[in-house]
Amino acid sequence: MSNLRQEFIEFAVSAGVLRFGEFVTKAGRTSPYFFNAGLFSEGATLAQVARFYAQTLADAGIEYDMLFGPAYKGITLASATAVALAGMGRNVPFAFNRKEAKDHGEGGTIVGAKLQGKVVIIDDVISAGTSVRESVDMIRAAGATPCAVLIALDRMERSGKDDALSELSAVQEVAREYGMPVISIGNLNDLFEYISNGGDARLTQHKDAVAAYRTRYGV
Ligand SMILES: O=P(O)(O)OC[C@H]1O[C@H](OP(=O)(O)OP(=O)(O)O)[C@H](O)[C@@H]1O
Ligand SMILES: O=C(O)c1cc(=O)[nH]c(=O)[nH]1
Repeated sequence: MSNLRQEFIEFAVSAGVLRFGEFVTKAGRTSPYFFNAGLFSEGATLAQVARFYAQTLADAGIEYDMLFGPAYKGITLASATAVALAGMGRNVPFAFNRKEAKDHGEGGTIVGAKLQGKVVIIDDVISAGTSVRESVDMIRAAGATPCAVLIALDRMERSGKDDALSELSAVQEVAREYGMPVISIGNLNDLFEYISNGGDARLTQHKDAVAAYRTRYGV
């Protein structure tokens, strides 16, 4: 695990964003862990997670012109990442959508910079891929090109119902469908390594449950 990935998992745990126990995911699975990006709800933690996004994007070495954050959580994540990138000397425009179209003022559903050029979609997680697919449609409808997806945590789990699991995760399906990279700051392997290394004794008790979940659903 690279330092950045290790530091990210540690940070997400200490911020209370990555938790262990029993949680139900959007797909209805009972998961032994959950990543709730809505809990990056203070200036310092939002600034810190944005630095992780910005550094991961810089390290990926992809060419891009601007950022797009799908409502709602993607809005703060993309905005804060743009601030972090500016702090690293790269000033990029960003935009996001409204979930409901506005029929007065400037109208429409897109807020922020004009969607143009190569656009990186920034979100927290991908579950079924709906948010990314909607983002791709909005970006293309504006005449721009989605070029990558950047998420915080790749859960690395096969999509589909329990009795008909897909070979691929939703992340892999999105990457294949659109022929673009899906980059994550950290993933399930990083998380597992982190709780296994004994550095945080309170988390060791969750190791077996995470291992069993990974065996059942992991890609
Ligand atoms: O891959 P998907 O199946 O789309 O799931 C992932 C999306 O779901 C969550 O947002 P949600 O749609 O709950 O909206 P929110 O950001 O307004 O909470 C999450 O923040 C992603 O955007
Ligand atoms: O699959 C989900 O619903 C999901 C998992 C997770 O860890 N975090 C999240 O926001 N959604």
